[in-house]
This record gives sequence, structure tokens and C-alpha cells, in this order.
Amino acid sequence: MSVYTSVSDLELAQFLRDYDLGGARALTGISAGVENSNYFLDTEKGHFVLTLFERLPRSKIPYFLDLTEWLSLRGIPCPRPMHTLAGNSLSTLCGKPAAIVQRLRGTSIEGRAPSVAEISALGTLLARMHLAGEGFPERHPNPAGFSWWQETARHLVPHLSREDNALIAEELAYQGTRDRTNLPGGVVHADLFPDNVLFENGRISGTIDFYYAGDDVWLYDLAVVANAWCSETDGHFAPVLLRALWDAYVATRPLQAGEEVLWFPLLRAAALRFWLLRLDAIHFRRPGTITQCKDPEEYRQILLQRRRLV
Ligand SMILES: Nc1ncnc2c1ncn2[C@@H]1O[C@H](COP(=O)(O)OP(=O)(O)OP(=O)(O)O)[C@@H](O)[C@H]1O
Ligand SMILES: N[C@@H](CCO)C(=O)O
Repeated sequence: MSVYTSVSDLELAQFLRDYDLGGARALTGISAGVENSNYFLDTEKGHFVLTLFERLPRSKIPYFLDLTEWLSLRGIPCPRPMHTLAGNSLSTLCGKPAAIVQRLRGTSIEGRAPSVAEISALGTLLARMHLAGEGFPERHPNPAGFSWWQETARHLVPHLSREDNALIAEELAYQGTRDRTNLPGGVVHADLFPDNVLFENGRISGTIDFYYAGDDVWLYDLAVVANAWCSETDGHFAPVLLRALWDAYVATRPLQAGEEVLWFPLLRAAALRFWLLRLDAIHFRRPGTITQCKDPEEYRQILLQRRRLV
């Protein structure tokens, strides 16, 4: 269970005095998630999520709170941060950075394939999110971009087979020759997997977990979503889902000249990113975390399949 920090009734009552949310009615630890301590918090004024940030340095957190506030004010269903009476969205609880955000309704579809209607809704929402992020004034280059891939691959060398190291090196060399500099971009979520999207009555009621968000090319974000939502167990695309995702996305944000030609390379980039992330999680478990490591093999297969497309 991902509750690393326990909050006493007294600490909570004192913390809530800084907000206009009324007194606490219930505080329930949330078992999903691995980075932070998360609680469902009910107060006299509503339903919220209380997060104690366990790992992110305090100085890095405002970007994510400001971004979700910006997007939610522009109609994207994501957790809007609550402000203290002094106007701050980031506060302190039990000596840790802490925030209260809106609790979103709905449930994820994790564990089953999406329907065509659900994947279309996702394509539309992703395009709307990209457009809504335009004008967001804070810059935060994607921290898991090309340099992160290179550095992670270097650390992993002693832990991987010769074949896997060769595959990664080859893919890095390929990606290094793709010029993405003129592609349109801005804020990307970069981790919009099924566990980070909530549905209610067939509509998307929430997107969560923006902690990998940053600035990158928009089509990369669509590639992350395509790999995560439209892949069969052997890594092949489910063509009907992929078509529905693509059509819905481009109907809301029509592609610009030069974007489509980089679609296959970006699918490969997105596959490499999550293969490396999962390998890193398995070989370099952070002490003190109950890391739910996802299977790296799934993303090796996806990468192999995407390489066959180009
Ligand atoms: N604003 C929200 N509204 C409703 N449910 C939420 C909200 N935020 C989080 N949750 C629930 O809490 C769970 C854990 O949240 P989250 O995935 O953000 O965990 P984390 O530890 O902060 O990040 P990570 O998953 O990257 O480790 C989610 O799967 C979801 O069920
Ligand atoms: N979505 C990532 C985990 C990081 O949130 C994965 O499936 O590997």
C-alpha cells in the first residue's frame, strides 16, 4: 500500500485550518500509486485527494500543480489544486510537501481493452489537452527525453544481455538521427496509460498523474498513448483501436506538414522510453519504495514490433 507517511487526526485538523474546506470527515489511504502517499479526504465541503510528496523535491512540485490548475480551468478533467487561505496550492504536512486536489469521479478501464468509443474519447481529449496547454507560461523540458534514454541505457549495460544492449544502442543511434526540431509541441502528459484515465458513463471524467509531464513534441504523446492503449499482448497494434485514436486526435488537432513522417520513429521512441523505464525500475529499485514493477518484456516486444513498421 502506497502510504508511506501516516497522518494523525490532530495533524490533519491543524493542516486543514489553513484551507476553507471545513473539517475532516474521513481520511482513507489509497493503495494504488507508488511515488507518493495519497489519501482520499472527505471534508465538510467536498471530496478531495491529499498527496504527501515523498520524492519530488519541493522546488519541482509547483510546475505540476500550476499545470493541472491551468488545464482544469480550460476544461480538461484533471485534479484542480485547492488553495490555502493565503493562496498557496503547495503546503506542508508531517514535514513533507503536501497538496489537496479535487477528487475526480470515475474508474480506470485497466485490465481490459478499451472500446472504440473510449479510445476515440481519449484521442479527442489528448488533442484538447495539447491545445489547452498552449500558453501555459512555465517551461519544463521533458525530463525523460533523449539524454535520459542515453544515461539510463548506460547504467543498464551491466544488467542486460548482449542482445538487449545491442538493440538499445541501435535504437538510440536511429533516434539520434531523427530531426524533431520543427515539430509542433508544448505540454505533454507523457504517461497517459490506462491507469491514469478515469471514465464515467463512457466519458472521460479524469486524467491524473501528471508527474512525467513536460515540454515535448505533441505527436510523441500520441505515440505513448497508442503503444499503451492499442497494443495486443504480442506488441502488434490492434488496427481498429489505433485508427479510432488517430482519427479522433487529428479531427481536433489537425497535423501540420512534416509531422506524420515522424509517426513511426516516435512510436519507436515511446516504446524505448517505457522499456528503459521498466528496466530501470527493476534493476535500480529505490530503497524504501514498494515499487510495483511492470513487465519490461511487454515494451521490448512493442519496440520490436514498431521497428518492423519502418
Ligand atoms: N484526483 C484524483 N481523483 C480520483 N482518484 C485519484 C486522484 N488522484 C489519485 N487518485 C487515485 O489514486 C491512485 C494513485 O494515484 P497516482 O497514480 O497519482 O499515484 P502516485 O503514487 O502519486 O503516482 P504513481 O502512480 O506515478 O506512482 C490512482 O490510481 C487513483 O485511483
Ligand atoms: N506508465 C508507466 C509507469 C509509470 O507511471 C508504465 O506502464 O511503465
